[in-house]
Amino acid sequence: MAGEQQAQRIAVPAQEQERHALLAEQVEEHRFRYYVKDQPVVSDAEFDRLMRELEALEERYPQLRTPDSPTQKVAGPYRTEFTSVEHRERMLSLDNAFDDLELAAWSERVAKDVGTGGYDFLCELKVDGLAVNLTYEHGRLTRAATRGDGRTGEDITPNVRTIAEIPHRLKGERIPELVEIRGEVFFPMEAFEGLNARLVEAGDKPFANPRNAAAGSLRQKEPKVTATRPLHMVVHGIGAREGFDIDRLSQGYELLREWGLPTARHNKVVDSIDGVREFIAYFGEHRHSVEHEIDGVVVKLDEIPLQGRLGSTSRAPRWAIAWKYAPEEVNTKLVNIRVGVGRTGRVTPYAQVEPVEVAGSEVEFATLHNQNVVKAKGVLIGDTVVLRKAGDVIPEILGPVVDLRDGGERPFVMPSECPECGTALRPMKEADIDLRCPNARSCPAQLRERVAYLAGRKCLDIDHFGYVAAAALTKPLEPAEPPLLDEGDLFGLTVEQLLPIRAYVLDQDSGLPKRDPKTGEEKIATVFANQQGEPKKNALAMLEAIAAAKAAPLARILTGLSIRHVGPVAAEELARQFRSIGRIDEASEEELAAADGVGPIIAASVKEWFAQDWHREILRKWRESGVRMEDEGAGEDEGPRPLEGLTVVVTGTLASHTRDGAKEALQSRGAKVTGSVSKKTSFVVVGDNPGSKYDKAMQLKVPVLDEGGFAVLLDEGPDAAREAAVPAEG
Ligand SMILES: NC(=O)c1ccc[n+]([C@@H]2O[C@H](COP(=O)([O-])OP(=O)(O)OC[C@H]3O[C@@H](n4cnc5c(N)ncnc54)[C@H](O)[C@@H]3O)[C@@H](O)[C@H]2O)c1
Ligand SMILES: [Zn+2]
Repeated sequence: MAGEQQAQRIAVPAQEQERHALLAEQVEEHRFRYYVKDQPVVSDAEFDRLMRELEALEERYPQLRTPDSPTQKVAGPYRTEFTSVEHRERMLSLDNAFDDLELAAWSERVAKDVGTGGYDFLCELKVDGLAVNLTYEHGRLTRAATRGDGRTGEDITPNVRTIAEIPHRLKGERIPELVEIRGEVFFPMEAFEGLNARLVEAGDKPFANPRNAAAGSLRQKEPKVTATRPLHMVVHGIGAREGFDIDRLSQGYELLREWGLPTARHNKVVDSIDGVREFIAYFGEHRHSVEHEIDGVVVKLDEIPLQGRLGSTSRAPRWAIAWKYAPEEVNTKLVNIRVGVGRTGRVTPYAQVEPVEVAGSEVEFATLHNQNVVKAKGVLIGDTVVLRKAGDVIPEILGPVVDLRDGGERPFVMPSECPECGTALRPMKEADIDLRCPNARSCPAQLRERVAYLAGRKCLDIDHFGYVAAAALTKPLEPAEPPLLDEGDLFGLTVEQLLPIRAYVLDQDSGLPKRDPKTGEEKIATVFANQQGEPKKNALAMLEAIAAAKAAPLARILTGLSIRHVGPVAAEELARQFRSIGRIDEASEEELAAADGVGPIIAASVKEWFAQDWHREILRKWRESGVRMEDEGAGEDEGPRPLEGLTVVVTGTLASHTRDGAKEALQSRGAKVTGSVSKKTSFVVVGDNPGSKYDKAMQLKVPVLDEGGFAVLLDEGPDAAREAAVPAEG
């Protein structure tokens, strides 16, 4: 208080006063665009920054904190085309905490007013939608309204009635005379792209993100339109009520659930602020496993009498606080839509945006999947767009901010020729949406991607051989002729070939040259030699690693061939069952298709691959360089396969074998080893701490072998093992 009085005496410098007025005006303008037009032009994070700056100014100069400052109001009031209705009890906003200090400060303020301990916190997820107030009188939904300025909202009753989850009539016992239910209406992320696609198709404006789609869909003049939108609601509060009493909000929610209202599933009552921290941390980690999008956590005092004692400011209750997670959405400019060519020739558009920081990293590119997706999103080159980066997922463009268009934007046109080799693009099959560059062998983009993949983790895992090396070896600036015209010469690379190479330093995400942050120039490097023209250490290590990769297991070699549909899993099956490249080549399509985990699509694709001369040439060169291309036991006559036809599951820890060792021992005798127990399982081998697979085996009456039984199976075969099985069959 003393501080405040002192602050009061500081006159507000003219500049600060102007800044305050400007911020207040901007905040009002953004609120109008957000709450009335459902078309905000800045991100929530940007809006929150403006609010914070306003609050900070008012903290310094309390005389600026007048009742009509935006910091003192929920929003509005706005005149809209909806009838306005008064809420029986005010609908407030929430104060925010952006870090642990602010959370602690809130809990200390609470403690100061109502004491420490002896009360509980109710933790709820913060859904990002729009708030509604549902009035039920004698169990009937008589009115639904938006929040508005907190006292007066818009009457949207017919629209809300179209939301399937919201009961028109409460069911169950002890239905009160009156209750106001507060909740959030939201639009599911999965349905968002489809909605924008339909809007664009019909010539209407697309929405920038799902929250605006929720608000825009609900605030339709025609409730019929609202009815076509997949809106949902989750309850997060109780307003005025008559005819029932509750001591705790959590208890109130129980009642609401019994009455048929869509209450939240993840609420949790905890008895300390540390419990709150745990809840916040947990959902920070599991943000994307919740059935709807969340942007934070709302912490409330659970005890209703204590809520009353703490009361509210003109804008927000003192008994609650909203913890905001780091924003996943930012606004940025869509600078260009480029196309990239993948390993299998697939040509995909991707967005290049003005670099922005989101979810802890700088983003410059976002996926757009294919030309239909670009159209469906309704984005134009030059648009301000909402970019979303959810956790580790590749960034995506949600939608355009249509209100910021100035007419200079242009639609994306899918090129008809490969951007890297000029070959005419076409779909490989009639029904394909994707276009491909058919120049598989020497399209520099495809070759670079294939070589990088071949050297990468899923295949040969060659140290010091990354994307930059792949680019340098396949399309250097110098010499004119690249050392690799295809992957055939990989194992024959020499240090003499590496030394003269100068190449662009490419960025893996975009396939574009990286730029020097200072000069902005494209980076070019002598990739493998130092200034004296001697080989760099890394280059020598890379050559050594290439030589070592000659002994790679067959499955990795197979994966590295980039045969369509043959990823690491299919390659593993092929390797296990055929054991050498030669045998795979010799096998008929039917034989391949009949193999476990292979099937007709992969079989056809393998045959197609082997039918290309340049592919066979790769194999010939590799063989000549000493690449093994077969697994142990391939050349020998097959030994007896006493366990042929059996399917075995291994679970728990065995003393005699590692998990892989046990698998190998079974497979070399002809058994199939799988990961889950079913009626078809012949045996379950059980070590220590077996877990649920053991229970499943018992339940399905599958014979279970312990360590001793396992030895019997390996040495004496299935009949003897069945005798030794734990629950004898039947
Ligand atoms: N981008 C823009 O131009 C713009 C403009 C205005 C507001 N906004 C955004 O809107 C928000 C501010 O508006 P606000 O006043 O609604 O504040 P708020 O979103 O920070 O918090 C209050 C609201 O949270 C909602 N909520 C969700 N889950 C809840 C729960 N479990 N319990 C209680 N309430 C819950 C309620 O609707 C409540 O009204 C901010 O995120 C702000 O960035 C953005
Ligand atoms: Zn090409």
